[in-house]
Amino acid sequence: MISSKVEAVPPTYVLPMHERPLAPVPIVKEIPVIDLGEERAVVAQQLVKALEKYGFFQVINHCVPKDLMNEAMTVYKEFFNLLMKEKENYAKEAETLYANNPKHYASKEHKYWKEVLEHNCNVDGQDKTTWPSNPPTFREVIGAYSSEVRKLSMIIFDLVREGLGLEAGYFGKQHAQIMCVSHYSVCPDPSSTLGTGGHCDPNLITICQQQVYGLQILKNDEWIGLEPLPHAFVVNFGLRITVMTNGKLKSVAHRVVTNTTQARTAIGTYFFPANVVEPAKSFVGPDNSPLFKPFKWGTEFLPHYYNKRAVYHTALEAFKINA
Ligand SMILES: O=C(O)CCC(=O)C(=O)O
Ligand SMILES: [Fe+2]
Repeated sequence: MISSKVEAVPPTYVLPMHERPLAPVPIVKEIPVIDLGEERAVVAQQLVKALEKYGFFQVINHCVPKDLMNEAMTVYKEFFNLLMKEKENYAKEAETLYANNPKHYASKEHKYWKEVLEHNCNVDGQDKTTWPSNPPTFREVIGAYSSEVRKLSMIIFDLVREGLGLEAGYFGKQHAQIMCVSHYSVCPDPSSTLGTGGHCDPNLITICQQQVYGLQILKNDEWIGLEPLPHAFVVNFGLRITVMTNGKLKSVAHRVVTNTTQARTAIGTYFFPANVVEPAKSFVGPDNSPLFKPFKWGTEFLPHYYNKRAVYHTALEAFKINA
């Protein structure tokens, strides 16, 4: 894939003009930073407001130890610094490991300026045997990190559930968990490339550790930049929230730009709904008929998503009632 010493962008990474991040984008301070140590009822309301207004927020004062965050970042960076030949071996072993996978491409002809390592977590304790064994601390560190982030997801689910007035346990506990780790090396021409193209996430929630600027989110049809705070997590909800709230909360589109000076690693943890999804009962009623029929996320939704992801909410169209 991309060598860190490359002097010009190879043609497959040069995006068509309409997809390039040409206009300068402001980095804004207004995207909410939520202190999970504050009073519970207040935090629950702050989270829901942040989701209504931006679809994104950062959390601080969360349960994941800072040292463990640092160790996880170091381990993943070391992984991406391995020789290409070794990384590519992992692509052969299992579909969900190191990926030079078309699902991460901009199109058949164009690629984004990134490498991705994807792997399952917390599946009956079996999954670790398929994880990379290099760097040698990978399994131990990422095992601990992925469990802590799972705990954080439960805390956020319960707060959002409360803020939305849903019954206890609404989100359940059975979510599939995938680490989706993106690595963006320095790029000689950020104006003609994207690290990740505009998309809404295909899951319920994404909890992402990142240290270097690059993430932009769509607000009122304009891109705005999010400056990550040290040891915070950037959190956003995927398209499942749109179904669950019967369209009240929208999953928000985002993209990643490259830069000329600093490589960037973003440790995304995705949580996917395990079962059938449909609008929650409290979001439908005589004045609010259900917009979506019940459907299976994994087998029915995801194949649509990977065909349509560049057009934001379009993947949900097929599951709309009267569509
Ligand atoms: O690199 C990032 O900050 C986010 C990447 C992303 O949007 C994703 O993996 O869904
Ligand atoms: Fe994303």
